[in-house]
Amino acid sequence: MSTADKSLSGWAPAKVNLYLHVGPPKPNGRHDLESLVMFSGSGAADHLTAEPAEGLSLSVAGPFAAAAGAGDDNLVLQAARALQAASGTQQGARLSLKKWLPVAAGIGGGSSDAATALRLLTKLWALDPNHAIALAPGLGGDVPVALAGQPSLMRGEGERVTPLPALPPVYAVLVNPGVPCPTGPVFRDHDAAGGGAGFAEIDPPPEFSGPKAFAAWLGQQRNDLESPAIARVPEIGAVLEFLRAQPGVLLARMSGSGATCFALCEALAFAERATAVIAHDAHKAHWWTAASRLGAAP
Ligand SMILES: C[C@@](CO)(OP(=O)(O)O)[C@H](O)COP(=O)(O)OP(=O)(O)OC[C@H]1O[C@@H](n2ccc(N)nc2=O)[C@H](O)[C@@H]1O
Ligand SMILES: Nc1ncnc2c1ncn2[C@@H]1O[C@H](COP(=O)(O)OP(=O)(O)O)[C@@H](O)[C@H]1O
Repeated sequence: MSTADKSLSGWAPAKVNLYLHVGPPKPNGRHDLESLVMFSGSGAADHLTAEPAEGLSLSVAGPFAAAAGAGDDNLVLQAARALQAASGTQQGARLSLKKWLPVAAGIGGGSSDAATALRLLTKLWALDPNHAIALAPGLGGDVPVALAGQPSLMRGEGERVTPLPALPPVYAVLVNPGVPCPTGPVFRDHDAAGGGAGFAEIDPPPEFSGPKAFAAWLGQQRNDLESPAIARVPEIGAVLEFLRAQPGVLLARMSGSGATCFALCEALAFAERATAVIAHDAHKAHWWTAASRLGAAP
């Protein structure tokens, strides 16, 4: 079998925080969270290929390649090195990443890339999957849920993941206004605005009658980082206003620490319609957008 025959590839989808409740700052300055997380399909995803090689290397292409970079701090290489160290393997890999997702955008593209690297390399190097599970939290708060790849509740700083297998399928349009929104400062602004009251842990009902009931329940929850993010990046407010005015939208909210927002739609056609409206508006030429089902990772 040639080297090319042994190559493995997989999608690294966007993570969407359907709600995000934030606790008070802890002594380490970070925050416990509670979030319901779902994943996009392959229409809104990075793509990673791994083939056997001596040593580790990474090449990055695609519209957001420059923003992600291909250096040692790329989360794909960090994940690969961490897996080598944890397992003690001497094996290497040639990794190729196609970067379709905006960077530092509240949709965890880097974490998703890291999780996909862990999954592919565990298989390529024939390792015990427990190595990847054990090291995932150390790579970033969103890596454990991305490795699980299932709609899930995420708690703690992201290390506690509870899969939610019975959620109804939903469709969404994702929109990023092309303006950076820095995670640390948004958390600090949330604290400064009195966000330290915390939250009571909740569990979603065991079953929803359909997408409308699911969206109505989500509407009673919040993204606690949305207001401080809008105060920093007012264009997030413009994105939400646009999304709420589109037909077929059940709920519009920001994901993570921003700036990407999502709108849950009654059907994929409504999500695709919203992306077409953006594509035909010259004032929104800098907006990134994608329509996708939300559910398990592809
Ligand atoms: C907020 C979330 C929600 O899914 O998503 P994104 O906005 O990154 O997509 C994540 O928890 C992001 O987790 P993670 O990826 O580990 O965050 P980092 O980049 O390390 O965080 C940057 C900074 O944000 C603050 N931070 C982050 C996570 C957390 N639980 N508490 C915090 O206070 C800290 O000041 C930290 O130094
Ligand atoms: N493969 C990668 N893709 C995106 N960002 C990466 C990657 N590797 C490292 N990074 C760094 O990780 C940080 C968070 O990126 P990302 O996961 O896109 O953020 P977010 O969770 O806010 O969407 C960025 O500052 C970026 O420089």
